[in-house]
Formats: sequence, C-alpha cells, structure tokens
Amino acid sequence: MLMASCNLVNSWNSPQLAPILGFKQVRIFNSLFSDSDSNRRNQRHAFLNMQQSQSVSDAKIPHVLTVAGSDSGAGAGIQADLKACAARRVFCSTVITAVTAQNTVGVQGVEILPDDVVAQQLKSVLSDMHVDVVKTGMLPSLSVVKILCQSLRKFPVKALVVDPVMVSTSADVLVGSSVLAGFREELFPMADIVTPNIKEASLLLGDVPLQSVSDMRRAAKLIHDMGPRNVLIKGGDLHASLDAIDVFFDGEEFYELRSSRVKTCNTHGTGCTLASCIAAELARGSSMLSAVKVAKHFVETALDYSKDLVIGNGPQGPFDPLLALKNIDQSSYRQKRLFDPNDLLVYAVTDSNMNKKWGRSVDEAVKAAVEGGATIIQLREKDAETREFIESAKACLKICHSYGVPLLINDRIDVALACDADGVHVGQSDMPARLARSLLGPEKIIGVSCKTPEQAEQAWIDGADYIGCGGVYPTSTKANNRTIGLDGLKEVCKASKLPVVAIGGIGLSNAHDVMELGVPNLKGVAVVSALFDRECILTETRNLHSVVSRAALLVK
Ligand SMILES: Cc1ncc(COP(=O)(O)OP(=O)(O)O)c(N)n1
Ligand SMILES: Cc1nc(C(=O)O)sc1CCOP(=O)(O)O
Ligand SMILES: [Mg+2]
Repeated sequence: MLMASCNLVNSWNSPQLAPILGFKQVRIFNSLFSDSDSNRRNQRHAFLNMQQSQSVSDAKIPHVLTVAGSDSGAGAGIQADLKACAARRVFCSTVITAVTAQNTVGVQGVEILPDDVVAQQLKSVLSDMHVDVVKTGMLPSLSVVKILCQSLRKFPVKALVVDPVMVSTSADVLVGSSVLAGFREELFPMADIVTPNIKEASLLLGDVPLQSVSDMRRAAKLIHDMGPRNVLIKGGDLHASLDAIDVFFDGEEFYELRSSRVKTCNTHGTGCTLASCIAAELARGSSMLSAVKVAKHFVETALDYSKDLVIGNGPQGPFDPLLALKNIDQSSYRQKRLFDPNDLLVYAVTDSNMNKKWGRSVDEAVKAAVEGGATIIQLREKDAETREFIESAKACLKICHSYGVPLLINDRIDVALACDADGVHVGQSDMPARLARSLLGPEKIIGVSCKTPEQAEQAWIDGADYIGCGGVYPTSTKANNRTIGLDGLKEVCKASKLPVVAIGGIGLSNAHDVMELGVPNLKGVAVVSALFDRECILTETRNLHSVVSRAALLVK
C-alpha cells in the first residue's frame, strides 16, 4: 500500500501557511549558512576547543547518520535506528525522508517529504558534523536516491550501509519500482554493504523466488555484481530452516551466519536495527565481518529479551533494542567473546624465553597479566612443541575466559583451531589473513601486523578485525624488526579502516606518548618485555593499564 501524498508536508514551505506555522520555521531552513550563523559557529568552536583542553567530556564519539522514514509505532525506521545506535553507544543524527503512520497492525499512511527538505537535512548534518557512517532505510523516490548520492559525493564518509527497505514487516510495499533502478545504478555501487531480506533480494533480482540457502548465495552474488563491496541476505523469512541463516558475501567468500530462531511475533524493526548496528560497529572501527556478527548477535539477544512483550493489538509487535525493558545483562556479549576494538587497550603478548628466564609457566604468566588488567592476551610461544602448546593454550583459555578476556594465538592457526581459541595474530609472512578467515570462520578474531598503509588496506579487504602496527620503538624481543616510529604509526592509523594496536619497545615510560598521538582508531598498546621480562607481571600490567586508560580518556 503506497499512499504518497505530498500535500501536507509540502505546505511547510508554502508562503500561505508561513504566517500560520510561524515564519521561524521557514527562516531556519533558509538561513542555516548565513554569516551570522557561521560567526556563531566559530564562537561555539572556540568555546568547545577551550572546554576540550579543560575536560574530557567533549570526546569525539562515533557518529552514524540515518537517512530513513519515521515509524509512528517506533518499532522500525528512524526510531529503531536511534535506539539501536544508543544501545551500541554511538551518536546518531537523522535525515527523515517520509513520515509513515503505522502500528502493530500495518501501515496506514505514508507522507513523502519534499526533495528540498531531504536535501536541506542532508546538507545541515553533513556540512557541520563529522559523520563516520551513513545508513539508509526507506528512500521513497528516485529523486531522493539521487540527492543522497550527490550529497555523499560532496561529503564522503567512512562507510555506507544500505538497507534497501521496500517491503514492511507487515508486507506493505513502501517504495515504488522506479526506486529499484536508482538502487541498482547509483546507490549500490557506492555502498560498503547492502542488507536485503529475502523478499527484497527477490524484488531486486526481478521477482525470482528464493527458497533455500543456495538460492540466497546465488542472489548475494548477483546483488554483489550490482556494485556493493559486501552483501548480507537476511534469511529470517526462510522458514525451511530451523536456524535463522543469513548469507554474507564479500565478493570472494560466502559465510553462513546462523542464529537460533526466536519464537516471537515481536519482530517489527529487526532489519532497521540490524543495519543500524552494523553502521554503529563500523563507526566504532570494527571490520565489516565483525560488525555484521556483533549486529546479528545483538538483534538475536534483543529478540529473545522482548519475545513476551505486549505492545499494541496487531500481529507484529516491536522489540526492544535498548534491552532495557527486561534489564538485560550486557555481559552476555562478553560471554560470546565477540570482538570489541576496546579489547586492544592493554594487549599482553607472551614470550616463552622470558617465561623460562623467570621460571614461570605460560599459564602463570597469563593469569598474572589478566589479574593486572590485560584486556587481551596473545600466546607468542615461538619454541613450543605443538602438543605442549595446545595443552597450555587450553589452560590459558580457561583463565582468560574466567575474566572475560579474549585469547589469541600467534602464527599457529592449527593450534588456535585445536584449542578453540578466540582468534589468531598473523604477520606479513605468515598465513594470509583471508585464508586464516576461511579456516577459522566468521566468529574468530583475526589480527594482522602492518607497517604500511597498503598493508592496512589489504588487512581490511581480507576481513581482519584489527591491525598490529610497529615497531614503534626499537625492540630486542623480535630480531631484525624495522622501526617505523611514531610518524609511521600515525600514517598507518590514518589510512586504516580497522582499529590499531601499537607494538614494539612500548612500556610504562612511553605508552602515554604513543596514545597521545590522538588518532581515533589507535585503541591501545601491545607489550611483551615490559610485562613478561619483569619480576612482577601483575604490578607491571596494573601500572600500564592505569597509564594507557588515562591517556586514552584524555585523547578521546
Ligand atoms: C599485536 C601484534 N602486532 C604485531 C605482531 C607481530 O607479528 P609478526 O609480524 O607475525 O611477527 P611475530 O610475532 O610472529 O614474530 C604481533 N605478534 N602482535
Ligand atoms: C612481536 C613484535 N612485533 C613487532 C612489530 O613491529 O610488528 S615488535 C614485536 C616485539 C615487541 O616486543 P616488546 O614489547 O618487548 O618490544
Ligand atoms: Mg608471525
């Protein structure tokens, strides 16, 4: 049901109604970029700069802009996007494309906003605020698609997430067929990910039936050919399977992402929430695959926690992405050990020679580091026999998981698989990250060592979750390691779409200087000798944690 009448909304700018609505509203649109306003903006910037030097409360936070329709029932659309971003602790600005009247029964009306109002909102936000990621929902006309693409060419962002909204959960058609051409020809080639459900994927491909996971794979490939870098086809409506299976395709590899099906009618808004969560995680610096994984887990958890809510009398209720109505314990994300870039803050890397020198077992060393506040552990046991390595890795995994800390294995994908570690760290001459990803699957964490912007770009393409960048300072722990210095680190961080951990010669005396570089995706320091070649690992880790966390707060 498409009821696109523009009368009401067009009247906002009409001279006849201006006296009734008050001239203020019309004037605000026209004078947004007047001289007096830019003066005021400069004054405000000066004020903020002054405040920033005094406190840490004006930290730059990740920012998603959603371009979507309003849902009066607040389950989907702009309202869902705002809630999802709030839940993922990301700032969300909004460009409203249409106002829908809908509830748990269905869609009763749609008012499309005039093109110039959409264009004004885009300009207002993108010209002023630092937006990391744009997420789109309902784009009700071809002209709005074109306006959005023009705006993105003028104000490029880090990533574009396109949820090609065409059909509501209640099966109401929300956009006309002319928009499909705009999607295929203009928007998709600019997109980093497109997230159609089964019905939308089918419509995009000219109404072909999609009835199985292999149909979804074929559809993902065909949609990928339209230009987006990644495609996620959501299989929630594929009732043939017991699990909810989504198919993710990055142009080379297919991943089937499974979650158990939650029995509930409160599913209205799941698509918008998923896409917003992906956008939020990308804005926070995650790789595409980990953003998708976190988003899927988030939606699954939200569905589970709101399965019994009663909101409205219709067949399809909203769910609660703020996870507040049932007091969810946020630590469940930790238990699944999904990658959070903040885990890189104090990254402890073990060394078998240092443990031998101090007469410690690897699990004793790891226990002391996590007790001191290490936020992630890497077992870098270059001389270990395979069997011994697997056994000690299993013991370390138990310790780490009891503290909610992820454990990675250096170099040895076989050992990581054998002990079901949380992931691996590989270098430029180890197994390529892409191959490690296909062996370990989408759930595991993969880090890659990079010394150049080109290597950082490749790590992102290969589906890594973070990069380790060094040597920041000379080190005697790794032979013949090239030092790239703070300048080299900064250059790589600026080029990297992934979160970065700095490594090489870092300890208590210089960790603050490293974090002070102030690049937003530099998330922490990785340290070997300054923790493990010391008498008391726990104290050293605690002291390092204190320095790094204070520095991270100050530069935010
Ligand atoms: C966090 C982190 N960054 C970089 C490295 C170095 O990895 P690589 O280049 O493979 O060298 P080795 O550690 O294998 O000698 C790392 N291990 N961790
Ligand atoms: C393992 C490793 N990788 C490096 C890189 O530059 O990629 S430097 C390094 C050793 C870091 O040890 P320490 O903290 O004792 O200097
Ligand atoms: Mg290596």
